[in-house]
Parts: sequence; structure tokens; C-alpha cells
Amino acid sequence: MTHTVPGSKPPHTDPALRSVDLAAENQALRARMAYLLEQAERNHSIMCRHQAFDLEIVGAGSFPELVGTIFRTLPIISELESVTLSLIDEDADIRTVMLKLGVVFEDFPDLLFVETIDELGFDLGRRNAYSAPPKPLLGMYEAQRHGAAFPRPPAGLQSVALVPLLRNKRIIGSLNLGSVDPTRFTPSLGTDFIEHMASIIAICLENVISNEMLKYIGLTDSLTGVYNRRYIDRRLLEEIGRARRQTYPISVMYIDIDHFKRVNDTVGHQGGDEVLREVATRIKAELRLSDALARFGGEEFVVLLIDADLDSAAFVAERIRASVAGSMISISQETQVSITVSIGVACLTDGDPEASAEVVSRALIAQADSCLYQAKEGGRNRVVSYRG
Ligand SMILES: Nc1nc2c(ncn2[C@@H]2O[C@H](COP(=O)(O)OP(=O)(O)OP(=O)(O)O)[C@@H](O)[C@H]2O)c(=O)[nH]1
Repeated sequence: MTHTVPGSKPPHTDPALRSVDLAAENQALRARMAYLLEQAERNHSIMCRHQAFDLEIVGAGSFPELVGTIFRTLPIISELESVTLSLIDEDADIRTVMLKLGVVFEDFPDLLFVETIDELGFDLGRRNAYSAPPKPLLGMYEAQRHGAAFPRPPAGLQSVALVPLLRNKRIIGSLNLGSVDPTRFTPSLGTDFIEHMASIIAICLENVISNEMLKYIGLTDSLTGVYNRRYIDRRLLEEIGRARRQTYPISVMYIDIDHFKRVNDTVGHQGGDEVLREVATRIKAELRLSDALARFGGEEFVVLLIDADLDSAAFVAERIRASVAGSMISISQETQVSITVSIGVACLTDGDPEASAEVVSRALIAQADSCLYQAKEGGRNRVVSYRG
């Protein structure tokens, strides 16, 4: 029995013509099938590329590695003209720590920081702990509305998706996707895929940021914010290796606050802490960015000066001494104290080329320490350099 779909052309009764019909139908079905296959293959290839991308970002060991991979790879695998990231960094903690760890933000112009969640532009309504997380915003690009998320919009940017980065329902930022195709991100489009992608990126971001924070805490002195002994010990070994290979001088300063016990006795332990912070600030102000300052413990600081011979290190040491002694340190509105420091300076000379970096490092610190001792013996508030 032959069924006829109402309104459709009735099949030919002539068998020859009917076979022509069937052949055309067959051809149309084949073409449709080929199209579906092509789509399936394309989707499969996108899925594979995204799986490889997921693995790559999950494996990123540091913040720069993670954001570098996102900016480099995501536009290619997702065929997008622009990808930016906006991160909420209320008190600039992320930026401060990353800077201290040597992240060069100029390398990532599409990494953006905002202070408040409102700056991300999501429809937050009246939110509480039980509110559903905001949905991605998809639509045509409008410079006024989306300019903050795309500070360097590519030519012909047409449609955008701002996808919230969520961790335990908390918004940590936004993944911003831009395309020159006006149909790429329309409000009616399903968002499961981009939300999934954003959730993986959010987990990875939170992980690397926490790791970098921990790394930072492990390498810094919580009282003064300068590096700690562990950091400087390690850095000194690296710098000795580099300085020997590239034959430039490095110097070490050992700085000790004079009569600090008396300071504590006079202004109390908290006052003493304030003095330590201010002395660290004054030392730092005299250094170059490439130098490293650490609190070695108690009232002692060590400075590592890169590409500085003994004379230039002694010159910087003298500036530090004068800066600390030059003006009183305020503990409170009523209390000010006069502080001085003694400094020993030593420079890495050619020495024994066979000696290990550990041995050289210990010798260098010991030389600076013995000069510090002489400075104390000589009356304090002075700089003594190691002359071999
Ligand atoms: N406020 C404060 N005091 C500290 C801290 N760490 C060590 N100190 C104190 O630093 C003082 C160091 O005293 P000493 O080593 O005797 O040396 P000094 O009084 O500085 O005398 P000279 O080095 O010989 O000039 C001690 O009283 C310690 O209690 C700290 O984190 N905060």
C-alpha cells in the first residue's frame, strides 16, 4: 500500500517515473547524511580539541602558564577572534602576589582585573546564598556595554558571550568570548557547553591562584612583607650559578638594627615590630627591582644585589644606613624612635671555580656577617666592606 502525505506530490504511477523519484529522494537523503556526518565529525574534532585543552589547563603549574594557555589556545580551538578574562581582585591581593612572584602582566593584555562583582555586568538581581548562579550573557557586541570586557576589540567584533566563572556558586570573574560572526552568540543559544568550559577554567584558576598564594606565603616574612630566609637562600644559589656563567658580580649585604633589644624595651614588642616594618620599607626604597631583600630572622636583613660590585654595593649600603638614621621612626602619634643600622657588605669574586654554589653562598654570607660584626665593634651605625 502506498501512503500519500497530504499536500505532497502523489507518487507517479508510471514505474519509470517512480524510480526517478526514488533516486532523487535517495540522493537527497545521502546529501543530508553526508552533511550530518560532516557535522558529527566537526563536533567530534571540536570535542577532542577541547578535551586536549582541558587536560592542558588542568596540568598548568603556574598562573602565567594557565592564563597563557587560555589566551593562546582557546581562540584557536573555539574559532573565536577574542578571548579575555576578568578576575575579581578586591584588594589587589592577586596582582600583588603575582607581581612579587615575577608575573609580567604586560604579557597578558587580555587579563583584566575588577574590584567588584558589579563591574562584570551580570544580571545579579537580589542575590543571597541560595540564589541560582547568573547565566551567561550572550548577544550583539555593544562598545559601551562590553568595552570593559573587550578593551582591545578585534576589527568587526559582532557577537559576545560573557560567561561567569563560578566556584561553589561564588563568582570569581568572567570568561569573555568574542566573535566576528553575528550568529555565533545569540540570546537563544544553548549555553551548556560554554558554561562547562568556564567551570573547568574557574577550577583551574582557583587552584593556581591558591598555589601561588601558598608559594608566596612560604617565601615571605609575614611581619614585613619582604622575602624570608628560605627564599633568599634558594635565590642566592640560583644567582651564584647565573653570575658565574655570565660573569657579572653579585653582592650581599647583612644588615642588623642596632640595640634593637633596647628599642623593644622602650617601645614594647609591637613598637619594635613597627620599627622592623619601617626599616624594611626604607631599605627597599634604596634598592633596584632586580635586588632581593629578605628578613633573615629577628632584627637582621639580608640584601642580594645583582650585577653590583663591592664598591657599588657599599655605596647602596651607605645610602640605606643614612636613610634609616636620617629621620626618626614614628611608632604612634606621640612616640618616635631614633634607629640606626650596621651593615656588612661582601662581593662574589672569581674565587675557586670548583667550589659548589652552596659553599660559595655560605662563604659570601659569612664574609658579610664578619663585616657586620666589625661594624658593630667599630661603634655601630656604619658600613664595613669585605676586602679579602
Ligand atoms: N619586636 C620584635 N623584636 C624581635 C623580633 N625578633 C627578634 N626580636 C628582638 O630583637 C632583639 C635582638 O637583640 P640582640 O640580638 O641582643 O641585639 P641588639 O639589642 O640589636 O644589639 P646589637 O645587635 O648588638 O646592636 C631581641 O630583644 C629580640 O627579642 C620580632 O619579630 N619583633
